[in-house]
Amino acid sequence: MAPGPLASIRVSDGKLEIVNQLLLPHVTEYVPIASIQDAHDAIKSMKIRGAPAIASLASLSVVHHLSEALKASPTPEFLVSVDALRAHVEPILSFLSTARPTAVNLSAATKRLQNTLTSSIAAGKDVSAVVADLIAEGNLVSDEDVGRNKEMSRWGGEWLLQYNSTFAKPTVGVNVLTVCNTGSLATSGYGTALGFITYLHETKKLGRAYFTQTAPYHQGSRLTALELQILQIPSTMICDTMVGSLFQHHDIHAVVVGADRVARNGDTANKIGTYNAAVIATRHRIPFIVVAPISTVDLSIADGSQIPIEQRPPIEACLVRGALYPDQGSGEQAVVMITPPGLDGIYNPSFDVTPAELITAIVTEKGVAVRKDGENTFDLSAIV
Ligand SMILES: CSC[C@H]1O[C@H](OP(=O)(O)O)[C@H](O)[C@@H]1O
Repeated sequence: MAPGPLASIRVSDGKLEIVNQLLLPHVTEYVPIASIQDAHDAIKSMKIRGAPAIASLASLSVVHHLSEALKASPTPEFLVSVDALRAHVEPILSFLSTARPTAVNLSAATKRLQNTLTSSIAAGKDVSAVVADLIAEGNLVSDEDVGRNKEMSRWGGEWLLQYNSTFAKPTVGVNVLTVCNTGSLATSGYGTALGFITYLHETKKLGRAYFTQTAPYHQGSRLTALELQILQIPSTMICDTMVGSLFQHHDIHAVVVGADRVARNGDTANKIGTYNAAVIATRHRIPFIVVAPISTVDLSIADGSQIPIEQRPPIEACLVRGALYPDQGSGEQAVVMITPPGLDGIYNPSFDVTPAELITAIVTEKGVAVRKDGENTFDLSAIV
């Protein structure tokens, strides 16, 4: 039997832990998240990353913080009245929402908890009931993720098989390219775009999954490679610069990516390099599909020009992380500088925006929105 997928977040016996994604794939180390500050730091430093996973961790860190407070003796000051609780929790939610700016899931999760706080207090509940509501809502943010990932994967997979009827023939395996990592590690389980690929594999429709290395953090070569290996899904890694060559020389039937924020018109922010892949896919008439939960759709912004794009520290683009000769038994971790020291002028945006006109379909847990021929935007109303 194939080993189970890696969990990005673990909760057991009141302990909250994450797998340190900076050390994967060679070292699987779970680190404790014992405070709100730990959660913020882990998200900011990308020990945990992936839009749904950071939303889950932020919510669970609030759950953990409140659960610990309930057990504490003496009772913390902020549990003595609903006003004290509000004054304590609101800054925590604001602080968590600032850890990374582009993935709207994070602020959607903290807003959800803020709404719970506001409505429970408005309903006249006492402190322990308000805390119970916050704990329930925080757990729900994480718990509901796996189910919706399976839903969107099924919607998207079935849509692709209908999009081109030859894909559904038993003899044809669908070859799909993806970017970055959108699997179990980026979510609470199963994944978004990688969930879509997993669905095709489970239903025996997948030929091969191709994935880009996804420099500079290497979510592809470090994380997607590992997840596909664990899931025993036939796969091939390519360098980010090889997308055009892949399309020229291999039969690729679709490009499937996740998202960090989808604007009202369908413009989509995703990992840097996604836009390049979309441009080349359009040239080759390959369908380009975005798979993301409803919490990634930001109806408050009209188009992609309003999406805040995170600039990562320049040094991160100068470093490669890995292990020294892991196949020769050395597990020693290394962080290697690949640029001359003191290099000036490094451009390191974490995301780019793919205009809606290059996207064929956007999939959420509610269904598939297809861009109409000749139109440059999406009507997302049926899938949010
Ligand atoms: C389902 S994950 C969405 C998203 O998160 C990744 O970004 P990062 O690794 O920087 O957190 C990437 O853009 C994925 O598509």
